[in-house]
Order: sequence, then C-alpha cells, then structure tokens
Amino acid sequence: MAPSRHHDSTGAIESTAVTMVNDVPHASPVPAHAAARANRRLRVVSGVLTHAVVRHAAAWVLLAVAASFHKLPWGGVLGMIAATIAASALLPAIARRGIPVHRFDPVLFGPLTLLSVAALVCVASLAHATDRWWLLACVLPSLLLACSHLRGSAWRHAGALTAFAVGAALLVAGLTTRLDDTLLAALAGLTAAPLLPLWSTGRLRHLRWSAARRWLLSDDPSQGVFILRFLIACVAAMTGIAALEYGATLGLIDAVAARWMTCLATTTVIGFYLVTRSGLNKNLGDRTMTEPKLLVCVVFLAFGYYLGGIGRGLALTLLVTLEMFGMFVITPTQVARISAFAAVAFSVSMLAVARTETDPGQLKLQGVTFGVMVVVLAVMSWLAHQLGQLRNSLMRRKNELAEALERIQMLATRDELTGLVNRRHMMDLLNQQIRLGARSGAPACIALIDLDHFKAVNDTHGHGVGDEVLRNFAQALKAGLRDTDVVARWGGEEFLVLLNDSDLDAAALGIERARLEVGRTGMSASVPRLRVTFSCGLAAFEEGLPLEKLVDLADQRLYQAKAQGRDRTCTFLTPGAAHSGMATVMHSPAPGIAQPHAAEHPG
Ligand SMILES: Nc1nc2c(ncn2[C@@H]2O[C@H](COP(=O)(O)OP(=O)(O)OP(=O)(O)O)[C@@H](O)[C@H]2O)c(=O)[nH]1
Repeated sequence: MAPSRHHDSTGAIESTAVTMVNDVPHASPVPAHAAARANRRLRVVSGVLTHAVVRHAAAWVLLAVAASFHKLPWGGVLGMIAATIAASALLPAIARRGIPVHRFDPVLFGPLTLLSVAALVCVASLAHATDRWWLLACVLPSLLLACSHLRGSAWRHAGALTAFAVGAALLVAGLTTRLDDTLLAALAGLTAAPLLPLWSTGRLRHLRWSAARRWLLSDDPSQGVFILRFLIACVAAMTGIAALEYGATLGLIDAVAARWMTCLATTTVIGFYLVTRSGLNKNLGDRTMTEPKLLVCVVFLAFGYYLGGIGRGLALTLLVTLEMFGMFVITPTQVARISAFAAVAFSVSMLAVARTETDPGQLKLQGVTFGVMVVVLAVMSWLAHQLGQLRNSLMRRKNELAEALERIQMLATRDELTGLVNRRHMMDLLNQQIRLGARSGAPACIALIDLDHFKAVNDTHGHGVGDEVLRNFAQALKAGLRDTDVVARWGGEEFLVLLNDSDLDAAALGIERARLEVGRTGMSASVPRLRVTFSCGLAAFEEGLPLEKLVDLADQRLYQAKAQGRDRTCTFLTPGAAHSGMATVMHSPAPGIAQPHAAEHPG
C-alpha cells in the first residue's frame, strides 16, 4: 500500500481512500482475510463518503441558502445532494475495477469534482438568469480545488488551464449576454484565479516560456513570427471592440448590434489564428494572409462606423491606422485595392447612416466626411506607392552592397588570376594549422612549388599564354591533390600547398600525384603541346618551429630541387646545402622525389 503524503485535516480520509483504490483484492480461501478485507472496504467507503461530505458541504450550504431565499427549488437542491453522495460512494468502486485515474488522482478528486460541476450546472439551469451565472461562477473554484489535488505537475497544469479555459468561455458568454458589471468582474477574477496560485508557487514558471511560446505560436519559427504579429494586431482590434462595448454600456450604441459585432470579430480572430496555427496558411499564395485580414478589418470598421453613433469618427481613425500598417507589409497595389474596397464599404455605411438621419446638417456632414475619406485614401495609396519605390530601391542597394561585400571578401582571400587562396589568407590558414596541430598532434606539411623555366614560356609565347599556363597549372595542381589540401598562389609562378594530416612521406606522394596530373595536362589552348614541370620543397610542421622558419625550410629545399635539375621534390636538406646553396640531393628512384642517401647523412 502506498503511504499517503497528505497530512492535513483530510489526510486520514485520503489515506483511507488511497488504501481502497490501490488495494486490489485477490481471492483468498481464508475467511479471516475476507472479513478483514470487508472491514477495510467498509472503512474506505465511509472514508470517501466523509470526504465527499466535507468537500461538498460548502456547496450544499450555499445551495440550501439559495433555496431558502427561493432562488432555487428545494427539489433540485436535495436531488443534487443525493446525487453527489451516491456518486461519491459509487465512484471509488468503479475506479477499483480498472479505471486508472487513481494513479494520478488517489482520492478521485477529479471525477468527484467533475460530478459536482455537472450537478452544479444542472441546478444552475433551474435558477433565475443572474443567479444562474453566480452558480456557474462557483464551478471555477471547484475545478481549481480539484486540480490542486492531482498528482504530477503536468496534470495540475492541465487542470488549472482547463479551469482557466472554462472561465474564459464563461466570461465570453457573459460578455455576449450583457451581464451586469459586478458579475463580469467576479467572473474575470475567477478566470484569472487558476493562473495566480500556479504562478506564485512557481509551477507555471516550470512550464517555461519557450514551451508556452511554442504551444501558442508554432514550432516553425517563420509561422511563429506571423502568429505573433497577428496577435499584436489583435490587441488593436480588441481595443476597438472594447470601445464599441463601452459605447454600448453608455447607451450610445445599439447594444444588440454591438454584441453581434463583438461575437463576429472574436470568431474571425480565432478563425485566422487557427488557420495559421494549424499551418493551413502554408498552402496559400500569401502565407501571412495580410490582405484578407485587412479586408475583413475594413468590413468591421465600416460596420463599426454605421453603429458608432457620435463616436463613429473613431472608425475612420482606425481605418487610417490600418492603411498605414498595410503600407509597410503589403505591396502598393494591395494597398490601393484595400483603399478602393474601404471607399466602397464606408460609402455603404455612410449611406446607411444618412438614411437614418433626418437632420440636414448631419446629412451634409456625412457627404463631407465621405469626400475627405476618399481623398485621404487616395493620398495613402499614393504614399504607399512612394514607399514601395523607396523599398525597391533600398532592396536594390542592399543586393548591390551584398554583392560588393562578397567581391571584397573574395579579393581579400583569393588570387585574381588563378582563383586560388592568396598569400595573405594562406598565412592565416598556416597560423591556424600551427595552433590546431599543437592541440591535436596531427601531422601536416607545406609544399613550396615553383614552375620550371617559366620565364621561357613568357618569352617564347607571350604573357597572355603565361597567364593561361598559370591558371591551368593551378587547376591541374588542385586536381592532383586531395580536396582537403589547400593550394595558394604564393607569388609570381610560385605556389604553396598546405597538406593536412600528412607526414613528409604521405605529402611527397601527394605531390607526385599532382606532378603526374600536371604532366598530362595541356597548359594552353593556343599551344597544345606546351607542357610544364615544377620543382618542390617539402617541410613538415614541427612543435615549436615558427612559421617563417617552416616556409624558409621549404624554400631552401625548393632551391635545392632546382639546383638538382628541377622537376623533382626535395624533402630534406643536404648538409651544408642550406648555407652554401650547393645542391647535392640525390634523385629519387620514383620520378621527381629526392631521397636521402647514406652519404648525405654522415651523422
Ligand atoms: N605571365 C605571367 N608571368 C609571370 C607572372 N608572375 C611572374 N611571372 C614571370 O615568371 C618568370 C619567373 O622567372 P624566373 O624567376 O627567372 O624563373 P624561371 O624562369 O621559372 O626559372 P626557374 O624558376 O629557375 O626554373 C618571370 O619571367 C616573371 O615575369 C604572372 O602573373 N604572369
């Protein structure tokens, strides 16, 4: 048996109830056990009944008072009391036979409360109009009390939000049936009540704003932006509705028509929200549905103008606000369409107003208002057109700037002739490689490459062909290397390759692959037989070796490869060569790779 966690006045009762709902009886042949079980069952049923009496006592007293003041029939009240007692006795027994609610609601608070809510609604239907609303309002604290007893914060949140939703529905219904202000204020307070305890105990905060935002808006960020904008616009719309309702309470506006308008506007707002929240708008040409929303707003404003009485000027102000909003979010053509539609809708409204007016001054005023409105709408459309042009030119400028920036970035990092990484950017990459290598310990090499006898190419075929050769050589070199190797133009006909994850041997093999590729690539379309070779000095990154020294080493090996006869790679320096400039490196058995020789390493 799970021990009860409740220690309040109802603790004993709840403990008993837990005992009952968690204790599944098993057939036992021992009569003593059966007697004990029957005894326990009796205790539990009496516990739940006591519990029901304690819980419902306040409601029963309230109903009894209402009945004694002839607000409710005694029959209904007594029926309800009997029904709640019977249900309280029956529910635990039903729950024991397989309804799993007792796991998260050990004392069956939820079902019992729903039952009493249902009973309350039944009794309320017997009451007089205003009293009925008071009785319905009592449902909210009852729901709140129930959800506070649920186990698990998720269930408590769900319960509190349900109480809130019921309260909101009652409030909207109360607004549409023009309840008196005291009752409306009480309903509003009771509606907000479920949120307050949750907030103060930090439970609502546990829901986390991001989760609530995802739920209210959308998982899709772009949809979320649309919905957020729409909800903000709704605040403005609701302010207009509130103004209308206020006018109705002051007796300036036809109350029934105002109520209709409130209902229609609220339904429309909810409809647009649901379409966007469900993602149906994704199938539409304009996902934001801005134009239809604005058109609907115009219809409501025109209707509001008709109803507005002496406050109808407000509708025109809101119309201008609407147009200004449109200017920034839709095209000038759409703004013009909305202006034309507004002119028609408001002219119908103004005609309808004029028909009800007998005062000739008022009739003239309607005419003047219409004229001013048409001019204002035309001006707004023209402004929207201007703004559209401004927006287009800004967009053009922005694209041009983006392209220029891209080009500047390209120039800053790339060589213009070959499209390879330039020397400055390669220096950054090499410094980065030194830091990476120090951390990861992965080997890396650089290869300094120089075209052989390139001056002869220029001298024989001209600089144009020389440039073409440099471009084609760069491509062939890249094609022969791995994708991860970075090739830079180091200057003139000199190139530097960064070979990642390679020791000297692996790097030398990579360079030889590139040598083969270069050897079979035609370097000039105008001189098809032109081929080039290159010499290369290789050096490996070493811990503590500065970049300048590394490049210098590769340069010396390149020099050595040239001195040796070109078209080869040198991976080490022959003793004395670095200083004397003497090339004493042996040829490699594989074409191009100079290998160490026993004689070159006396030590
Ligand atoms: N067409 C062209 N030629 C260039 C460019 N940059 C450098 N050069 C030429 O490259 C040639 C380099 O010649 P040298 O330094 O004597 O070297 P080499 O003729 O390749 O001889 P070795 O390097 O000793 O094999 C010079 O004629 C430069 O004018 C360039 O961007 N375009």
